[in-house]
Amino acid sequence: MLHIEGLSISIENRKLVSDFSCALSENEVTCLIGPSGCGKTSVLKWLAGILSPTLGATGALTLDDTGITPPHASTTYQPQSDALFPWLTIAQNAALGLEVAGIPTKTARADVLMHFKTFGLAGCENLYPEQISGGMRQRAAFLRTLVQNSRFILLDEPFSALDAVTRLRMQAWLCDQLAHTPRGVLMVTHDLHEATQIADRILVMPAAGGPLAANISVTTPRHARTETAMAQIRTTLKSLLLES
Ligand SMILES: Nc1ncnc2c1ncn2[C@@H]1O[C@H](COP(=O)(O)OP(=O)(O)OP(=O)(O)O)[C@@H](O)[C@H]1O
Repeated sequence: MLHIEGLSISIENRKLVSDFSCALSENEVTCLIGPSGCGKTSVLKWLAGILSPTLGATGALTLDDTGITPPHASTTYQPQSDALFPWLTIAQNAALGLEVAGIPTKTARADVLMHFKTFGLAGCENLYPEQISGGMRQRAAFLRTLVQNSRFILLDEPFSALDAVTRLRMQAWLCDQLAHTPRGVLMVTHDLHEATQIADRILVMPAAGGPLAANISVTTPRHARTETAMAQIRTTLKSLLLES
């Protein structure tokens, strides 16, 4: 279990995030939603240890009751864009996280190549990012993130650049991947439909600092999340977002 306690982030004299606390469970997808600019990405960046030093941040992070300081090997951050390097092949891009973690290039490449078929990337090993579709690039970015085997992954709007159909396919694909290799996921999204389809828990951030506006457990099994079944929770979330 990863606990964030009393996280506050300020920009000069303005509080962006204040008193943000939550617990992330392994095997649970937690979606973080909130109005634009409320600090969702900044929370993820703090957890990843890459928040700009020009922003002041205070707060405690504990992993299984032991205090830790970000960046920590238990978390991997996937930024908003797919962030693949255009001059590297898909295999080289996918292996990059392992190589940065100190795994020799040959071993890292062999590790990622094993997963190309499962990730729907067979045949793309030696292609460059511009030669494959947006959905494939996103899967390559997920491969780079997931092979790092960290207990928690931090996803910043991973599907925002995709068209509607690819987005739905990728959401289903991610749920399948997580069913096979469960991780704790904290995912920022603007899309209420996406949050209610994917999440086990939804955290709603307020517009102007302060504790979470809501922490909602989504108990409907994923296969039973029809429009009708999820209508009530979507209405609640819409009201919370409009209020904030
Ligand atoms: N390094 C920085 N220096 C100054 N201001 C920053 C910095 N990083 C973020 N901000 C400001 O902090 C605010 C919150 O940014 P953040 O990206 O965390 O919000 P968000 O909720 O993820 O936004 P969105 O939903 O629009 O992606 C924004 O107004 C942004 O301009």
